[in-house]
Amino acid sequence: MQSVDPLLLLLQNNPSSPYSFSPTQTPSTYRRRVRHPLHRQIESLLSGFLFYLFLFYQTICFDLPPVNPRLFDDQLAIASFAKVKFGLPLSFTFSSFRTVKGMQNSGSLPKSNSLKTPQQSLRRLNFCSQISTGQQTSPVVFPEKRTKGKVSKRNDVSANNNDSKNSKREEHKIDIGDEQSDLLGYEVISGKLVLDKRKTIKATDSQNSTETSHLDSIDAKLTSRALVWGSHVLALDDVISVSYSYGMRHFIVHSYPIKKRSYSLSCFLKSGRSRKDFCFLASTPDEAFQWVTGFADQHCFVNCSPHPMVSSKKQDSEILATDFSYRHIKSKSPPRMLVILNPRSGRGRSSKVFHNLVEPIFKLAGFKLEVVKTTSAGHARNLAFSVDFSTCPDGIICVGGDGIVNEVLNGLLCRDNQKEAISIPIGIIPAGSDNSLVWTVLGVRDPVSAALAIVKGGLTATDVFAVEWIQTGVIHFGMTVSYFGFVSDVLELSERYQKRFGPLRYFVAGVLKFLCLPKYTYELEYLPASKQKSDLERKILAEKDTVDMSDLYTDIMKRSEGGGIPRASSLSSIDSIMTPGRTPLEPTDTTTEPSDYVRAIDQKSKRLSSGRPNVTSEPEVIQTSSTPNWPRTRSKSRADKGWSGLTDPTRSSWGNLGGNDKEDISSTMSDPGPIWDTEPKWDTEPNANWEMENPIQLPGPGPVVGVGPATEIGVGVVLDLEENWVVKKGKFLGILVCNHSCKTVQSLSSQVVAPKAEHDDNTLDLLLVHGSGRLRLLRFFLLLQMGRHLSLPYVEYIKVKSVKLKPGKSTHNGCGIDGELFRVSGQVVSSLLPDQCRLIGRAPSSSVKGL
Ligand SMILES: Nc1ncnc2c1ncn2[C@@H]1O[C@H](COP(=O)(O)OP(=O)(O)OP(=O)(O)O)[C@@H](O)[C@H]1O
Repeated sequence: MQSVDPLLLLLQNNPSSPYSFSPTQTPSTYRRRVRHPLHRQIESLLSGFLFYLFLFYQTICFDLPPVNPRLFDDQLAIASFAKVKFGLPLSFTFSSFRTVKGMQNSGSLPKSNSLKTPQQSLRRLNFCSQISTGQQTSPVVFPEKRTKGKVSKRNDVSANNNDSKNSKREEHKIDIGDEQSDLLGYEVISGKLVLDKRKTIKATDSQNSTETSHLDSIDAKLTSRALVWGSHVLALDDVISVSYSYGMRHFIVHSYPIKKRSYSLSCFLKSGRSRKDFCFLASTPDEAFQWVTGFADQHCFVNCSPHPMVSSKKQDSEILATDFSYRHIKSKSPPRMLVILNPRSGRGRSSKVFHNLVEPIFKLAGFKLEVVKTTSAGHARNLAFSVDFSTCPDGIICVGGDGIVNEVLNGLLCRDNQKEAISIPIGIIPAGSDNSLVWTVLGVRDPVSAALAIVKGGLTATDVFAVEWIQTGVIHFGMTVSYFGFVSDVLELSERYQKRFGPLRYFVAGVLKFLCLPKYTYELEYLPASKQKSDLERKILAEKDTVDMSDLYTDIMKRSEGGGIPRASSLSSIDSIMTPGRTPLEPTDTTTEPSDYVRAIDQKSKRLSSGRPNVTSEPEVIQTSSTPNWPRTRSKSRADKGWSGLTDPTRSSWGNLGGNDKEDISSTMSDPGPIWDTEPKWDTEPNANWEMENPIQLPGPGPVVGVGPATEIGVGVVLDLEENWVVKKGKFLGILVCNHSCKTVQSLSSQVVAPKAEHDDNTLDLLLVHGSGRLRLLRFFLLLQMGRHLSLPYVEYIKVKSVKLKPGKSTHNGCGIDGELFRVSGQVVSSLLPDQCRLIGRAPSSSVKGL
């Protein structure tokens, strides 16, 4: 009697099992089918093994993280995304995968060359999925015949031309579309194209089909995010422009995709982009016209030219028969900009970088540029100060380091027509020693990517900080960081080694300064930013942004009128700032208190604080508009303890360089802080509606005087109960006031100076390195390399609204602002001006913010 396999019984009794058999089946059929499951198990084991092997291969080759194979659909989505985002190859050619009939074989897709315009079919890209299942929404593979022709070493589109030749194996490629992930946006146009790899294309080609008949047409589509042909995806973000001649079947897509790199290498190398031009041939001139129109609709610049035969006056009856003169492709108008190039930047390489790498991109994109090379320090600032905006209505591009950007910013912000000036966006091509601003804010650090970001457009609003010299009223603006102490000394010393060491000079100067490290003492006051308030302000600003940015700019700049700044100073022009002879931009009225611009207070507060005759000399209780709910009591402690109070204009707080510079101020001294240091407000005139328009409430007085970690190292800490100003005095190795997180271009990955800082968070980030001594300094810099410097007990990190600082008597008084060196005499105040500059390009998160 024949024994019965229990597995078989199980299979037989399961009606849905493919191994169940009906009584009508013969024993032989039955036996044949009985053997099947074993084979299948082996097969599935093998295919599983191969499948994991494939995943491993894919992880290595495609730079993708290992993916859970059970989530294979997600894997496809990730791979699609990787292709679009990073230009990774997407030719999955394994057969033990979902088999779906190919686009062409299915018959569901057009085999003709007819185009599908949005009017005909405006649908998502998962048409293959829909074809295969009728309702499929997940990514699907479809078979394509594999070419036997030679595969391009560069892995470019050449493989696609031979797609259908002599191939018998059925293999599968992924349809990059995925309705749910929506990686490629919506479809603009689809149809057949031929990728023409010939270097020269004759004018007659558009009519002569015999010359191109040997080339195979492939399915292609243009979506709102990419051009897709065969298995290749070219993100529109990488497309610079399209060249097209009316009446031709050809059009050329100029692009700068990211070069493929191995995952391990990409950590160390800058993202490399290189130019790739793809020449496509449509079936008819009409179709070519539609494709090009599709690109123009997606905001790609189209460089249109007349038909070559027409332009060369070689009349061709056939060409003339097709009249394209009535047609017009509406492409975006090319921007007009001023380029300010610092030929000394980046060890003199900036000119080369611009002319070899960047200018061709702008030319392709049709930009109209006027290029001016600076001849000396301060030239860029003067250009930005005096340029006629009608010659560069779309912005100013700075080619160089952070220093040149700083000059341009200062030139713009001190113009008479401030409203207009502040609306002029700044583009940055990083070609200097360090370009922290563009790297941190826009996430680009190589010139080509930066040029691409400018071509693609978009604006990123960025906070600006103003540093005011209280004694002279001089203001200097910055967007990155101001620093005092060791780092500013290194900046100063590095100038001596500029020619000899280039960008290495900072390291050399750093080592030398480290070996003969002085002690730095500072008197510091800062106004911590309240989180609650900051959020509220952000909301208000966001609302203002969406309403009308220019109103905000006008508003702020109006209030700053009358305040001027000195020549932006580089290392070689420090003296020009500090010389008593005023530059044309310096303010006429130099007082010992900050200007309204920096102090950001209304006139009423100013009068109250200035100690001028029309102000009550001893106002015991002052109700300020910013603290409406609790009385602002002025303490006498300042006068009592000999504090050089601001009620006397001749005696500024730390501003008097004479005998008022007290090194030994009691570490526990309580002081209410200068009365004019109210919450930043941008009115020059008393504004009754201000509170209603800007319902920002100051927090109430803090419960106790706080003594922070500074006590441990002998620094006096005083919490001002009224304004929440914190006063500190003592030794600091460094004081850094950061406007953004300050990534350094040289740093490998996550090294940032101020990890919590954002370029548009309406706060400054204050980093205090307390104490003195080489060991502390060394530990700080070592941990900075690893991004762990904030964990040090002598490092303090505070989000602030404003910082006042005065170097001690014997302390070196250097101050660096965005790489420019200044001298601090008396007290300086750093304050924040929200969203006062717009950078050309989109910050990685700007899409979220809707900028
Ligand atoms: N033609 C010039 N000659 C000398 N100095 C110049 C010239 N043009 C600009 N400068 C000054 O050079 C300084 C540095 O410029 P920038 O930051 O663009 O280049 P960089 O290579 O990053 O500089 P650094 O090496 O100082 O960081 C600026 O302060 C600017 O004032």
